[in-house]
Amino acid sequence: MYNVYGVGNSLVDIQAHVSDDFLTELAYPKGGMTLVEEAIQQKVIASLNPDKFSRCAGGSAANTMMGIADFGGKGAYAGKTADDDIGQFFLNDMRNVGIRIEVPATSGQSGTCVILITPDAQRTMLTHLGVSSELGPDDIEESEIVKSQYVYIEGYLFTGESTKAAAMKAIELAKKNNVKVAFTVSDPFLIDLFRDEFWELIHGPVDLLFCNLDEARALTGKDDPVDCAQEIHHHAENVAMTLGADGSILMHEKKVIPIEGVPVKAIDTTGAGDMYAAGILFGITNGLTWQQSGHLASHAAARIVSQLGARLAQPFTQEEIGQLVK
Ligand SMILES: Nc1ncnc2c1ncn2[C@@H]1O[C@H](COP(=O)(O)OP(=O)(O)OP(=O)(O)O)[C@@H](O)[C@H]1O
Ligand SMILES: O=C(O)C[C@@H](O)[C@H](O)C(=O)CO
Repeated sequence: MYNVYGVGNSLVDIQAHVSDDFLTELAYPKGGMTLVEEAIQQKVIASLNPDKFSRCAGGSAANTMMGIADFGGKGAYAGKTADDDIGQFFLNDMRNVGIRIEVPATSGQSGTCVILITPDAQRTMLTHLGVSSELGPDDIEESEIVKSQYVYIEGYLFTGESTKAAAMKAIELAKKNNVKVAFTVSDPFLIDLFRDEFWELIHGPVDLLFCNLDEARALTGKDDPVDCAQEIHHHAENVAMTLGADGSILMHEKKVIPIEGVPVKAIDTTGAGDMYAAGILFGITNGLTWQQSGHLASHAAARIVSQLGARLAQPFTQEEIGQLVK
């Protein structure tokens, strides 16, 4: 019934274009995600013109689920929101495209992510998790997982004990019910913190690993992209390793499947990896080959990069999808 059951931090993105100088002054790692208090977000927002901001539902796994729905797929999602306007905005966005999300809202503040986009289209994220960090194992529904072909877990969930326990519960229930597990490493900083746990997952329950080149290098200690992908593929049945504008590499049945990047004018890279994962997951759960899925993923990710925000302003039509996977 579902292509994918996703688990992630439910966040709403607050985005603004900023200069390199502005970012340098703030001194957060460019291109990365830093967990911050809400007061820090407010300080950053206050130092920018409010007209510059736009709001868009976000969260890594949530973006991927949304992408799957945009392609015409079906999904359910577990992530925690508060009973506030931001939480309602997030839930409406997901439910409007048919994603099932029934985790009870709680009191407190929904999570937000201030995304600063520099002229090179790179995004730097300052995340206040709010109540998204309260997602726990009890929020994971076996009755929905059994209806899914894949469970998709974002690595960001490992930053909190409760969300990590939720991720592990979803993985355990997937394995118990013969549902495949896809995992995205999310950010290189997580590898420093959770290297052994991530390798245990890759070696064990993970059927499909998503990572970018920095993450693959941090995981393997190797440099060459194909060497990195091969090393991970020794442990994981399938690997999808992204290479920014240069495309990606898929590993399946000991084969290296190179996927070309799609040249576009990059506006904002927020959500590129998330949309790429949506293309792969939609493809392989709809009987497409890995090559076809990669092609679809590459086009979808390129479209996200050529616009502002992590959700497609102009989703693909079924005709366009048909053309892309011919
Ligand atoms: N400048 C670009 N032009 C075209 N496609 C791009 C560009 N940047 C990224 N992509 C597409 O998006 C995919 C994912 O990009 P990338 O390797 O940067 O992943 P990521 O670091 O996980 O992305 P992010 O965390 O910013 O969402 C690439 O494999 C490619 O298909
Ligand atoms: O990684 C990105 O580029 C974007 C998302 O994964 C991110 O989690 C987000 O949208 C924050 O809400």
